[in-house]
Order: sequence, then structure tokens, then C-alpha cells
Amino acid sequence: DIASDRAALLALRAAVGGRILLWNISSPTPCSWAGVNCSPDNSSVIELRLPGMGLSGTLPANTISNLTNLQTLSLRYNALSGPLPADLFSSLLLLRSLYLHQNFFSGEIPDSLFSLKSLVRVNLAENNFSGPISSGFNNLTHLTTLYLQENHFSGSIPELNLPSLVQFNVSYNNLTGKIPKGLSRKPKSSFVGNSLCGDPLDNSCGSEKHKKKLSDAAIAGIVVGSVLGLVLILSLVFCLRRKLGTKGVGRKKEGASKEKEVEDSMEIQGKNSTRDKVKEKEKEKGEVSVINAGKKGLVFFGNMGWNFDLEDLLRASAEVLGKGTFGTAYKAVLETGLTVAVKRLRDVIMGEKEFREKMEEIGKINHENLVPLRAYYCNRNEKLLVFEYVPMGSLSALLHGNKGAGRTPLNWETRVAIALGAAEGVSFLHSQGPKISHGSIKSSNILLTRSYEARVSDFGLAQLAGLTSTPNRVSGYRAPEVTDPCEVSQKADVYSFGVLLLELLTAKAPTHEEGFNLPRWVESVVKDEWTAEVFDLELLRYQNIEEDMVRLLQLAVDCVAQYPDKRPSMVEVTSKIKEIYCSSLHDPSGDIVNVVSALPTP
Ligand SMILES: Nc1ncnc2c1ncn2[C@@H]1O[C@H](COP(=O)(O)OP(=O)(O)OP(=O)(O)O)[C@@H](O)[C@H]1O
Repeated sequence: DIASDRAALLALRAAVGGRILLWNISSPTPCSWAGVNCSPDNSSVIELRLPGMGLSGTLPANTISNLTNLQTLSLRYNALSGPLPADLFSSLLLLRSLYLHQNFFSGEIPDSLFSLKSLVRVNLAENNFSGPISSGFNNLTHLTTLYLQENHFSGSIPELNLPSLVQFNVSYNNLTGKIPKGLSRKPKSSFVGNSLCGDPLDNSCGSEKHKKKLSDAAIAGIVVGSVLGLVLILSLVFCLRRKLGTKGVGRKKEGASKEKEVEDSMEIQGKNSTRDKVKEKEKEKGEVSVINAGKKGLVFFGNMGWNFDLEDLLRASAEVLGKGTFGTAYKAVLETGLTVAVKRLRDVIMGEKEFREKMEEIGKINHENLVPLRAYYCNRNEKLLVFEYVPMGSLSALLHGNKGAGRTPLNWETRVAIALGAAEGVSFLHSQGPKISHGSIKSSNILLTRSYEARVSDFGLAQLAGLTSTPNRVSGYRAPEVTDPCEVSQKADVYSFGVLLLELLTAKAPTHEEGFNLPRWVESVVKDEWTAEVFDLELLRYQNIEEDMVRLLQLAVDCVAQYPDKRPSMVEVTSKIKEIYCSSLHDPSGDIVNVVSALPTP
């Protein structure tokens, strides 16, 4: 009954401390305590969700194990340690979801877990659990999620015959042997970081006997053969390099066209002259020239008073910002001090005329939440785009970059403001005509100004690249109906925008591992558990924002609907985000609860 549940919770509180010390223990019922949910008639505790509450120490016996009506237990992201009490699960027969990940728990999984027939989700990842993975998991026939990664489990993986199992991960343990057949269709990333063999991993198990049959002589033969092969390849490369060098210089002397010069000088860049050696040095320092030759012919848009030619651009000191789908992006600082972002495109399938028309189209588009294309250069061999430089980097870098000390966490208001800015930018694009879409919405294309306003970049470029250059990096954002990346509808943009919102809320990169699908992952978590299981832990520090977070998450889920017709339009998305933004301004969520220092570093 509720009195015994209350006593169990008080014993837990006395043992593990943290933020649950703030519970109002003068209250006769525990049902109003943070993280505690009771049955409708308040007769028992059915959910205990204490994620990131700064809990530490070991779990004592007779605390949680006495909450006999518990359906959800989440203690994730705390500093709990030591083995789990042997009888922890014996009486929790109604338990459906168990989240103990990101703690320091050690020892073996107690056998009492394998009698919990109602279990649907089990996450024990990122702890120090050891011992074998028990075949007892086969008793848990409703299991859809089993996460055991980043522990010290050893031995081989048992054959698991769990028809509902969708999410499975045992990566980064000490497991050995062959991956059982029934799991061979899970992604590679579920198994990496062990000494496992067989499908889906690349290393087949082979037979030991066969290996032993290789005689010493055979091994010596293989070694000699490999060395000879290497020598042959090296001499070939050497000959080729010499040939290429002479060709480039020769053509220059003949006074070949400037276009060719651009091409050749790029080919031989850094190979011949002292100037090139200096370049090489600069490269080591992280500075490179965008390209190593000149031809006037930059086409400018708008009236920005920008006045420079290609040669000025080539003389600018430049630094690589990153390699993207369409080429390499550079930051270039001109001698006048003007800083621009230059994109050098590769694999453009469009002809020159068509390309120029496309640039004119993009250059006309102007909105405060879009990164403006200011100029372009185009000849048969070289295509450069010059954009305004946006100083604070991309949202992707901000969300997934340096997580160490000194990093300013992205607070809730900033995230909603970024979402709103990005939505306004994409909405504006869509308002230019029903056929106009962005085509490549993702967090690395949302750039931030000094005041963290969002600016969407790379719009309209998706159509330039051929099918061959379709990168995997976009696939995490791509709507299921998109087969040709050059033809992305506005509704497909909405899907990508939904994934972007999910990324902003969960801080999980949609592309962070093979086979991971962010929308599916969020959908797999039942709605009641969103707050506890889905949101970025950095957001859980802020109070009074739960309702707004859930509203934004619901909007994101609407955007990633399977069928395009079910998705809202960008105008609708924008107006919903605006409402959430206004509400978060009226209800400032400044209070950061100071438990952060007590938390383990993620
Ligand atoms: N206008 C800009 N101002 C400042 N930084 C930029 C600008 N454009 C791009 N960048 C930076 O350069 C990096 C590389 O950009 P790029 O667009 O080439 O690749 P991407 O966005 O990572 O991938 P994709 O080409 O597939 O969109 C980006 O992550 C971004 O941080």
C-alpha cells in the first residue's frame, strides 16, 4: 500500500541523497514528490523516474524492491554504484521499463530480473556491469529494447529468441565468439568494440584448424609477396607524380588558356616551387589558399558595396571550415579585412548556362534567417560560391561539439529561438513558389550569428549534386519517400525539419551511428516517458519548461509523419514554434537546480 511505498522511498532517499532530498517529506503521501507517480486512486507508486537527480552510493535492499506495483523505474544518468541487490526485482512483477543507464553499477545482473515477464524495455548501458549475458533474457518475451553497451560483460552472446526485439546493442564490452544467427541482421554498430565475429561484422569466424594449416613457408611467401607488391606500387606512384609535374609546367609555358591554368595549378599545387613549399607550410598551420590561380569574373548579387575580384579572393588568407556534400568550405579573410565563406563545388552535374541561371535564382533570395549568396564564379572546371560569413559556427557543432568544461550549454530559450529562426528561414524559401525547397535541412546547415540567431545555409544546392555524391550524412534527415536527392519536395523539407527539431530536443545526432533512426527512436518511447527518457539532460536542469518541451516534441513528431500529406506546412510549423517561443518568454525558466556538479560527466 501507499504507506509501505512511502517508507521504501524514504529509505531510498536516506541512502542515495541528491535532488530527492528536496522531497516534501512532511506530506503523508509520496504521490506529489518529484519523479514519483501514483496509480489513479493514489494507492500505490507505479512510476519512479529520477533521471539526472544527482543520486549516489549503492542501492540498498528493501527500498525499490518493495515498490510492488512499479511499472517504470528510471534512475538513468546518476552516480549510483555497486552491485544491484539480489532481490531487487523479485517483487516488481509489473515492471515494464527499466532504465539504469549512465551510472556506475557493477557486478552481475541479478537473476531476479529474468522473472519479470512484463518487461518491454531494458537499458543498462554505460555502467560497469560484468559477467555473462544470461540466456535468461529469453524469458522476457515482450522485450523490444535491450541496451547493454559500454559495460564489461564477457563470454559469448547467447542465442536470443525474442520476436519483438527491435533495439539491441552490446557494443563496447568484453564479449567473444560468434554472433548468434538470430542477431545477425542487427546493425554492425550494435556489436563493435568486442572480440566478436560473424555477421553482421566484417570478420568471419573462420575455422581455427584451417588457419593452423598455413605452413611457415606459406607465411614467408605471403610476406615476401606483399613487400614486392608494395615496392611495385610505390615506384608506379613515383613515375606518375614525375609525369604529372612536367605536364603542368609545360602547359603553362605554352600559354594555355587561363581556364586550363586554374585546373593545372590545382593539380600540381604544392609540388614544385618554393612558393608551393611555403604553401605546404601554411597548410600545416591550417592555412591554405582557396585555389592557386586567377581569372576575373566574379558575379555579385545585391548592393553590398563589395568590391573585389577573384584574384583578391585567391590572395586572401583562407582556412578550411569543413568538407560537405557539395565540396569544401573555406573562411577567407580578404586584404581589406572583409571575411567571407567560400564554397568550392565539386561534382556539379549541371551545365554552365543552367548553373548560372540557378545561381541567379538563389542570389535573389534574401531573408534575415537565410545565409545570403553574395557572389559566384563559374567556368567549365571551377565553381565557387561566396557567402556571407556567419561567425558562430553551425548548430551541429554547438550541439555535438566539445562537451567538456567551459562549454556553454544551450539553454531552452536559445533552442526555441534557433528553431523559430530556422523555421522562418525555411518558410520564406517555401513562400517563393510551390516547387522551391531547401533540399538539405540539417544541423550543419543551420549557422548562428553572434547573438545566436539562426541562419539557414545551402538552400537550393541539393539539385546541383548528382546521385553519386549522395552522402550518408543526409540520410538521417531524409524523408522516407525521397528517392532522388535532387528532388526534395516542401513536405520532405518539413520531415527534415522535424528531425532537426528532435535533434535540438534530444541532442542526439540523427546520423551518429549506422542504423540509428532518430524519429523511430523517439516514437519507440511511449509518450508518458518522453520527459524522463527523450529530452537532452542539459534541458532537465531547467524548471517549468516541461510543457513547452513536450509541445515542441509533439510538433517534431507531427513533422516526421510517414506520409507527406499528414505533415504540417512550414507556415504552420513556424506559427506553432512562435507560440511556444512566446510562452517560454512569459514563463522564464532561469532557475538552474544546482546538482550539475554532482553528476557524472557524460
Ligand atoms: N557561410 C558560412 N559561414 C560560416 N561558416 C560556414 C558557412 N558555410 C559553411 N560553414 C561551415 O563550414 C562547414 C562545412 O560546410 P558545408 O556546407 O560545406 O558542409 P556541411 O554543411 O557539413 O555538409 P553539406 O555540404 O552536406 O551541407 C559547416 O559545418 C559550417 O560550420
